[in-house]
Amino acid sequence: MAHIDAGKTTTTERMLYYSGYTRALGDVDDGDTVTDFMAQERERGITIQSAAVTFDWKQHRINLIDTPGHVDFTLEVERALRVLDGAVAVFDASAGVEAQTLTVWRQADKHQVPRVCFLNKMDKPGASLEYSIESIKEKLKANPILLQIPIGSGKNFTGVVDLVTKERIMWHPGSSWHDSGHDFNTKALGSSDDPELLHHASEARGALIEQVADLDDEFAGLLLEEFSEDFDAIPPGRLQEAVRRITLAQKAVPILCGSALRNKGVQPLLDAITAYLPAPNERHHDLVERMSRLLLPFADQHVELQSLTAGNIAVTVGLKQTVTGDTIVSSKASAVAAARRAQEESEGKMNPGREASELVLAGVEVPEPVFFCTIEPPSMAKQADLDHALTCLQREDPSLKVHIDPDSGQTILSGMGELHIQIIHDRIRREFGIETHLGPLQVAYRETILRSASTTDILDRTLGEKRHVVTVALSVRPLDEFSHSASCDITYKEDVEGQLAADIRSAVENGVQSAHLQGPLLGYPVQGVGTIIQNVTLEPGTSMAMVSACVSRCMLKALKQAGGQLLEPMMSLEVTVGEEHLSSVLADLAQRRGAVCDVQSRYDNKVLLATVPLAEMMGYSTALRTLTSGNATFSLELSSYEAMNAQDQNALLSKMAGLA
Ligand SMILES: Nc1nc2c(ncn2[C@@H]2O[C@H](COP(=O)(O)OP(=O)(O)OP(=O)(O)O)[C@@H](O)[C@H]2O)c(=O)[nH]1
Repeated sequence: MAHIDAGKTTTTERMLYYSGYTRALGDVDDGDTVTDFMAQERERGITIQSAAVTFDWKQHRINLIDTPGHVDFTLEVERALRVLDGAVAVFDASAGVEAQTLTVWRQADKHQVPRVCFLNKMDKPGASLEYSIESIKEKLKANPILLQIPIGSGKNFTGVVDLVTKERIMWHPGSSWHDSGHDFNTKALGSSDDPELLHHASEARGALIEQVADLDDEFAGLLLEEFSEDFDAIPPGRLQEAVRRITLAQKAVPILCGSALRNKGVQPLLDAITAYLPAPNERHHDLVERMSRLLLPFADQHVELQSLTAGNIAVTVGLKQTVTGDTIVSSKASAVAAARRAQEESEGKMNPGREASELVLAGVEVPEPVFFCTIEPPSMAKQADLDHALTCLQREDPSLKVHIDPDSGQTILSGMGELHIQIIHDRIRREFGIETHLGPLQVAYRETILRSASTTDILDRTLGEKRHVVTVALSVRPLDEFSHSASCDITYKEDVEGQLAADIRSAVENGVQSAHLQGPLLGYPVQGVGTIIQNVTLEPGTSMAMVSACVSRCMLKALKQAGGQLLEPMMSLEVTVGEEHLSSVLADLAQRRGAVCDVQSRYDNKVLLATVPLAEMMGYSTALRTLTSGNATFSLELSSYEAMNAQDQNALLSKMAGLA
């Protein structure tokens, strides 16, 4: 996996050749590689479809999928990563991490695929190991562990030093560029080698050993016990085992380098694949749920069952992927059949556009969480335990949402209300044994606009050797009603839609959507805004990511011009209270900016219906208990988002800015 043109196909071609699968080296530029077999691939010199090949390397069978690097074929990469056990990320060592590398890296993160990195094109004059490693750290937020250093640079790149084995691996120095690279020399580093290289290698090896010890307790123990006198004496096999553990646990990624085109470095890469990436039985794809037991519940007592027939309620144990709201079926085919049946049955009755499969497997409707707060573990060491606890709780309770604040890095809990969040807090303590600290409860505001505004933006950026130029003109207008959903309303001016290719339209819509996530006032989601795309032009070669970025920036400008308006969640409140306490409850509500809609009688009690801003309802259960000596109950649910008046909005803005 890699950005376009990093050299995946060229590297694959070398692997097939060195493993004996092919007799001749194919060349992307000549259009005769094994894996780019489509006519368009051969003509354009790019990979479009993932191609699978199988070959053997030193008693290992390797099944390889060569994936496309162009952003348009991202789905192909996703498809491949879903089933792969490990990945080789190929980089152009003169460019480091490129835009699409980020995307595929995230995809591999999502599917938890262990990786090794291959810094290719070390023969290019601008190739830089240091630069590439820095960009892997910074842009991918990965933890690179350098296993090789290059010997020579640019045209004089002739081989690598293997830092694990302390060996020098050279591909026929002096022989022609066109040597197939089949044969190479491996020799232990020794005093006859260039002193500068020796020095550099020993420093890099020291750093490697330290890094591995930091990440792997077993290795650290070994160093401190058996090799405390001389870390460097650690046997390569032990170092390799530790690197393998770290790679499989995805704590770090081994880095190797070479030049596929110049036939250097590919055999050690194959060795690294067999040494560090997992065997299929070491990966858990978890595509099939397995139920270990079936139980008949009677409150908290259970009787074990062998099978279950329609109409019964049972409890099952051992599901790994399932969350509350999922429907479990015996196979994909039966899910599809059920969806079809449901569609036939409800033909004409269901909402147009709504997928039938959604109906069958609809799950539970999750209300929007309106409260959020930060949650912190007692110490950083407990963060992983807390993450685990929150994952478990979320599976059970879809109305609990957890995300990481991208600015502060803090974990944020969102829930239905104060009690909900308190119960979660309490369960984390009782069931998971973690004492957490909750930040103050905050209200999930929204943003919208007051006026229409039009704006244009131009993005002109050169990345590597490519220039990306996009011009966008758009306008925003307030929608009549602040629609409840946060989904965006996007239209195109007359014939603009027809002129734009589908991929550009989808990039434009992505840009609009991403601008909706964080409004210009306080960074809350934007709603009730209609966007009209007036014009989009781009120069050939401009990536879709740049189109999205430009649209999103232009949107932000337009939203600012259009005058921001904060929306606050208004809640429907229902209080049931004895008549004698009604007046004090009403008086209290008036102080909370509440508006009473109705007061009804129910037996001896009064039922008070009101709308009230959520922001005023913090601690209401305690207040109500005090007011009524415990003789009242209430329920609170989201009714709508309403515009705040100028005074309240200004007060909130200055409070958020830390002025109040
Ligand atoms: N200088 C140099 N060029 C290389 C090297 N490896 C590949 N190339 C060249 O880089 C270009 C792209 O190589 P590919 O192997 O098609 O790259 P890719 O990653 O498979 O490309 P896509 O699949 O289309 O994303 C070709 O012109 C190769 O000849 C290398 O090690 N050094």
